[in-house]
Amino acid sequence: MSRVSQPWPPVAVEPAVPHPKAPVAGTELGVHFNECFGCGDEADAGLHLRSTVGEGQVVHSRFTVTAAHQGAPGLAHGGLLACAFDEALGSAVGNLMRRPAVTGKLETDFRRPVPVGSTLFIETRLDGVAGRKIYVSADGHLDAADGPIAVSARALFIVVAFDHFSTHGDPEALEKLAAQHEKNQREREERGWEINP
Ligand SMILES: CCCCCCCCCCCCCC(=O)SCCNC(=O)CCNC(=O)[C@H](O)C(C)(C)COP(=O)(O)OP(=O)(O)OC[C@H]1O[C@@H](n2cnc3c(N)ncnc32)[C@H](O)[C@@H]1OP(=O)(O)O
Repeated sequence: MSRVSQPWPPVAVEPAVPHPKAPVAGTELGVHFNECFGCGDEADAGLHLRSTVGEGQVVHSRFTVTAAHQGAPGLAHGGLLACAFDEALGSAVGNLMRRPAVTGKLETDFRRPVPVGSTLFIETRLDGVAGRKIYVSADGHLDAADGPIAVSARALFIVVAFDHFSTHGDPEALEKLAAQHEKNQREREERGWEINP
């Protein structure tokens, strides 16, 4: 079967310019919501994905596949890997662009099996913006940042108003999310003081 895919981004785009207050290269991105299946500390069987800002418009994320993530015995479930990419790509959009956005479309290309116990190193790039549409893509490398590519993904995120979350989501959880965001900001500022006293 041919792996030839459609041009990406599929429409004419402007360069994706990170927000002036976007975290700088080397910044560890905190958990955006403790109960998030992708990154949250309180999601016991979750992915516990962790991300760091890279040079340029890149975010590096990683997560280790556990027995809770299996599809076939000993192998990660494909849908769960798609979830890891949704989280990694969404984290790049949210943190670099600092605009509220949701996944409109997510496409995954599974190239190699991902065994339990392996760590996926996901490198996400911002590919361009067309109005409210933000295009991003990523490669997931097996067991090292330069390991073989096991999964690739491309996604379209759509910028939404904040009331998308208050109308459709859980207002109490949104308050927790705001508190988490403030905590992350505070911790980053404190780390900044340690580096540049
Ligand atoms: C500092 C802060 C840090 C924060 C960190 C956060 C980390 C987060 C990590 C978590 C990450 C997890 C993240 C998650 O899991 S997000 C959860 C999964 N996603 C959703 O639940 C989204 C559900 N969908 C919707 O709410 C609506 O459909 C949206 C809002 C997406 C659009 O409805 P809306 O009525 O508003 O807009 P529109 O329909 O006029 O569309 C607008 C434009 O977009 C184009 N379009 C739309 N869909 C598609 C499509 N499928 N393919 C191609 N194109 C599509 C459309 O043609 C149009 O183009 P144009 O006509 O303008 O050219």
